Amino acid sequence: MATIYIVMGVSGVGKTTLGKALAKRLIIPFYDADDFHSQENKAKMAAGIPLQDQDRWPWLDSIVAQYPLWKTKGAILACSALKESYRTRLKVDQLQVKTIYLSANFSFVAQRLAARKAHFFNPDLLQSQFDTLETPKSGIVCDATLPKEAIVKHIMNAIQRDQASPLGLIGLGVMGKSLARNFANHDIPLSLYNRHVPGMEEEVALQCIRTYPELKDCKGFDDMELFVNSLALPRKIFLMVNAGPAVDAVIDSLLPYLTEGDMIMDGGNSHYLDTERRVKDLQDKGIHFVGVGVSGGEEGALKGPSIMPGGTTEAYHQVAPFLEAIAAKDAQGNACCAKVGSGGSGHFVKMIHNGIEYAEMQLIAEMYDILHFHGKISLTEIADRFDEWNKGETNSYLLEISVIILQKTEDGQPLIDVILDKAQQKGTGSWSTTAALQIGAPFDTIAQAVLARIISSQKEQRLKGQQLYNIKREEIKNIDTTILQKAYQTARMINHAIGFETLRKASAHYQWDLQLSEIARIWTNGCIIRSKTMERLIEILDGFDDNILFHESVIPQLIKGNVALKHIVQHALGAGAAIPVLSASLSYFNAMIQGDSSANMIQAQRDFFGAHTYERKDKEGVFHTDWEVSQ
Ligand SMILES: NC(=O)C1=CN([C@@H]2O[C@H](COP(=O)(O)OP(=O)(O)OC[C@H]3O[C@@H](n4cnc5c(N)ncnc54)[C@H](OP(=O)(O)O)[C@@H]3O)[C@@H](O)[C@H]2O)C=CC1
Ligand SMILES: O=C(CO)[C@H](O)[C@H](O)COP(=O)(O)O
Repeated sequence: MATIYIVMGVSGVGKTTLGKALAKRLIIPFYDADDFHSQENKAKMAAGIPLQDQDRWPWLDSIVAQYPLWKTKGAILACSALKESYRTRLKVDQLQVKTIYLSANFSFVAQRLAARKAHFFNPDLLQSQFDTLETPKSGIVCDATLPKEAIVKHIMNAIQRDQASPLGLIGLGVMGKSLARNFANHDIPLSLYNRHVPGMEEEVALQCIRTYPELKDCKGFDDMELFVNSLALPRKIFLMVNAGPAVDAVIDSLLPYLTEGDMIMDGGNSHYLDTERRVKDLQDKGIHFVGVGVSGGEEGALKGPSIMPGGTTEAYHQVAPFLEAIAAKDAQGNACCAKVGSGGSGHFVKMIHNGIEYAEMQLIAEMYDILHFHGKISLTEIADRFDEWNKGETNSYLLEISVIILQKTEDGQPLIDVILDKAQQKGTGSWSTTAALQIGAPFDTIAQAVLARIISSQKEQRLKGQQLYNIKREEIKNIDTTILQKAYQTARMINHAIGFETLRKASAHYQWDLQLSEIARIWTNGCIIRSKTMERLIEILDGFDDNILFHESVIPQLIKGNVALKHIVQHALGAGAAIPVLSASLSYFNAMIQGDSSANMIQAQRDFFGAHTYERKDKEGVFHTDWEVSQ
């Protein structure tokens, strides 16, 4: 949007000279307000009769009437505009009208006027101007006593600072739109860009600004070059586009317009290895690239997400004020946003967050399975039970939304009953499984949650299996929901242990120096896996460099909890329930608390068929046995 700049101040302060010089620099037209006076006003002034307010209002209105002609290019208007009320009269909602106040004291202006109008100068008239002057409280102010070029330079810098957006955001889908509103609600005016697809995606950014009143100070673009040029240097650009090729495509279209020191933040769920690659590629071009994990869904993005940036400390310091402003706040009021580590660690941490999320969701689904399909308990009763659980140590955002889901009806019928039982996924769950396995981190619960979604999606095969076997689910009578809740909480604790253990291993593997307690803290609000357990983990993980299962406060809980978990797993599996995450959590726990395992059998088999060798318990070294030769 073009701007009309009113160069204002007392007579003789230099409004016309500077206004013309500025207009030349900005390549916009110059207008002198005096040219818009009526004949009557001109006659009064010629006769030395001072103008009154009633003379001024029609004059100011006649200037505003010119704005439609000026709005495309913008304009410089030299106008004394001494009173706040005059300046208010010159402002309109639809246009940016800004003041540039030329400030100087009486003696400076008097001297200048005396020199300029050598033959006559009336100091009383100038004094009346100073008496009328109400110093503006906003806009650009500059010292009119400086040389002309210095004043123009000062004003040009101020205009540039004033106009440039501190932050740009690309991608106005579900998350981008909400994040933009969140930034704007925190007084961070943005430049917004969405791709232009003729006939399909046109003026998306402008439309978005028109839809949400809080975006009124934002600038919308379809044109990448204009978008980039609207940003303050060094530029900071937040991407909220789909992970994968879209991120590379957007980076490629940005690069021609970026300059050294600019920064791109990727807030989508990008793969951390893609992020590491982008960090390196862009580093060579002098551009900072920061992978920023964002969690909280649409509502979190709007009201305060949990934010997990990776990258250098220097880059983080540049963007921290923006990210911390919009992030959710923890119980102490601190932002749920912190630099989690270097390189691609932000997206790795977000990926593990999603892994934990997958297993947390699946555990609730398994509770629903046991209670509804085997316990024959009604949905409303399950909702009530979950609601009770949510008041205690099993409190979590996911449990809270599950209560609402179970209560939701459509045309009098529970909505959940008609939702097709094929779970979808966009990738972070399986990426996290692959990544965990690559660094040798046991990922039992999360891998099983991913597999459960895959099996669920094979609906046709499952129906075929049902028909071929015709084995009915067995009813479990009188389920003790206190034991069930204990089993659920135990499995949750084990799932969190698995997730954080993976982060611990990744931190060592990639040398990211992840602060696990701090990660737990930024996951206590704003994100999908926020819970009471997460709040407890801040303390558990503080200065504790080991598996959560081995923490002194967790051991007594799991000594009791594993009994409940065993009870539930035995009964539910025996009754024909598929409870992959409950059973995986128990298997992991069982395996982690036994010094002896059956892996000696695996080693022997490997050596038997492949001469892979083995180590021994009774002596040092590496051994191979010729297994079929009898001793
Ligand atoms: N939804 C959620 O709960 C969460 C999502 N995320 C992640 O955030 C990212 C965005 O998600 P979300 O907002 O839900 O997705 P949407 O599909 O709602 O929005 C995607 C945005 O990306 C743009 N886009 C897609 N492809 C391209 C391309 N090739 N070039 C330029 N722009 C492109 C789209 O533009 P157009 O409108 O023109 O198609 C749109 O603005 C994803 O990585 C997602 O995984 C992270 C946390 C939570
Ligand atoms: O990142 C998220 C929340 O933290 C998203 O909601 C996530 O994309 C959901 O993943 P999926 O579609 O695979 O279930």
